[in-house]
Amino acid sequence: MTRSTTVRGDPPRTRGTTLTIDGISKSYGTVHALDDMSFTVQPGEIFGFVGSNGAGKTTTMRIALGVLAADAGEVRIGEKPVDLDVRRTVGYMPEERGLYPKMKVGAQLAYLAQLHGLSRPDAEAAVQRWTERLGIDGRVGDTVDALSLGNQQRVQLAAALVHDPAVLVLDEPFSGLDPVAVDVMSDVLREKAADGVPVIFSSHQLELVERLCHRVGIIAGGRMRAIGTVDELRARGEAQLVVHAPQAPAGWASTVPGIATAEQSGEHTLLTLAPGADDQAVLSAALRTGPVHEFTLRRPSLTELFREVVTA
Ligand SMILES: Nc1ncnc2c1ncn2[C@@H]1O[C@H](COP(=O)(O)OP(=O)(O)OP(=O)(O)O)[C@@H](O)[C@H]1O
Repeated sequence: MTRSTTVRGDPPRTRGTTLTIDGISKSYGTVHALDDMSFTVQPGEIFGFVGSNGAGKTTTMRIALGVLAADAGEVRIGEKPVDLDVRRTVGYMPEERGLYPKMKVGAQLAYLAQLHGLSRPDAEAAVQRWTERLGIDGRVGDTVDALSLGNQQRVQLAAALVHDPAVLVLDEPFSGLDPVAVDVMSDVLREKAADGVPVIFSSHQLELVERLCHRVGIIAGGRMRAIGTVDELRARGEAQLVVHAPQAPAGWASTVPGIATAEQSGEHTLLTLAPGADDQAVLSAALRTGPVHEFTLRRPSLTELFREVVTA
């Protein structure tokens, strides 16, 4: 798979388990962090979880892993509610990270793999495989605190992967990574998804989310505000048209039906269409002014949608 490959569209149809978040609510004292949060992550699906600071992403992920109890609702992996046994099948990367700084990388990863039930030889083989895959095999004899933050993050991802988890829950796995490490992390998530693992990760890097995820959930104030594939979300946003009609007089678009706003700048006009507007009628109107060199339908980016959703 090439690095620029996008995996948007339908997730691969492989056998695997489903992560279900079903009506979760959570308050910390008087702070209502989550309010009836529900969504599923299908086998083989990469689900991007986005929202402003304090929106409730980390709280959702902690509850999904079972390290934090919900006030209401349930999390299931497959058909089973998350208990201690089910928790062992999840690979989790916590936002605050969770490595022992003074322990050597290799020993620490082997220890974590054994905690998840692997035999010592299997744990050591998994450590070798994942440290090589993540480009940190030369650092297994170093203590974690001797590594750069980005390399510590690679170790943290290895820790989430060494026990061959059935579900991956990653809290801001890309923050602070250099572009090469972003590519390595992206490729690993794609590979795990291709194996049928449901993958959920939170991020503020929306271009990355747009490129990598099959589906995206935008949360604000502890509620899911929009969910769908990136194309579905973009189709819900306001459509804009860029028209390059060099002979069009000022105000040419003001009498065309279905146009909500028109901004003319030199020979170009940026039009916002009202819902259900007929873009072909706009094209005919533009052609009546003379030649049309560009007529482009533009959907909002995920970043623009995000701003729209969280400020609504
Ligand atoms: N232990 C806690 N005690 C009290 N309030 C908390 C605690 N943890 C989180 N909160 C509050 O719950 C809300 C949701 O926080 P959460 O950490 O889940 O958001 P987030 O979307 O992960 O944010 P960020 O993008 O900044 O990591 C916030 O208002 C936060 O201040």
